[in-house]
Amino acid sequence: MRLEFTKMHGLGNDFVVIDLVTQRVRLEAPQIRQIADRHFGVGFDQLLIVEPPTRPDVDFKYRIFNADGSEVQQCGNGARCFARFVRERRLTRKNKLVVETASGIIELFVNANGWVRVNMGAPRLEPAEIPFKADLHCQTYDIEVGGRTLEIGAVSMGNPHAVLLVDNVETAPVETVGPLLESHPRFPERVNVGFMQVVDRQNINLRVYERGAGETLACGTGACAAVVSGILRGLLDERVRVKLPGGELDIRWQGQGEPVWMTGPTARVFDGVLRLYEWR
Ligand SMILES: N[C@H](CCC[C@H](N)C(=O)O)C(=O)O
Repeated sequence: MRLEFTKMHGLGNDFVVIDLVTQRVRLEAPQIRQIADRHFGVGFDQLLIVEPPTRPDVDFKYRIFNADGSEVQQCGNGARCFARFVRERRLTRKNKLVVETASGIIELFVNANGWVRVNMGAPRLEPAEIPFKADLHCQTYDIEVGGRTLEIGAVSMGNPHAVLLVDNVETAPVETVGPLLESHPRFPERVNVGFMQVVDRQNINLRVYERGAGETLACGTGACAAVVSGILRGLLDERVRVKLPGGELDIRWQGQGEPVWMTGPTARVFDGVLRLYEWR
């Protein structure tokens, strides 16, 4: 079976993007993991699938799978690449796209300079919506991790995020605390873990240990969640430049009930053809 794909990235958070509007294939988790493998496959942090809309008021359906094969609700960097992909694949000529994801509708706006601005929707803060086991919603929560009590913010951008404050992202315990928190029992669907260094009220440095992918060079929903948590803690203004290892994102949030806006670049690396032969 022959499958065309495009390799893209958003600030080094890399994707295989597949058009299932004009192609037909059924990919199961083992095959997704194989394609994700950076030795036995193509290699990606997430697989992005473009499907036809299921509603008349939507342009496309957008599905996301992590490298471990798990399907997830949202991917911010992927949304920007999605917008560029569907236009360059000539599936649409629109500059404004309304896209259906597993966590709701997002709106994508392609700017004249090629950057993409995304309405990521309003953050969800109630523990049950994240989901996170806590009796009530708080700005921060104490959580036992590896024998230590850590203070986290908990935010959903459609996908779950824990946000920790650190003095310096360079020395943050990403490799140790990241995996422990990712699979912490208080996060029944696991969680993405952000390590945020507040530089000033308009600038943060951020590293993210992603659920189902490990540390990535950038995480769009993680940047959104970090800014929301920082604003709720009274540390940030409503417009923040987020510096990640792979580059910078512009994140804006005007407060409770308002959407989070993310603006950033995309990159198209190569087009390829997958022939699904033998799998490990
Ligand atoms: N690992 C995430 C999905 C990808 C998010 C990230 N790549 C982004 O840009 O938002 C999760 O399991 O919820």
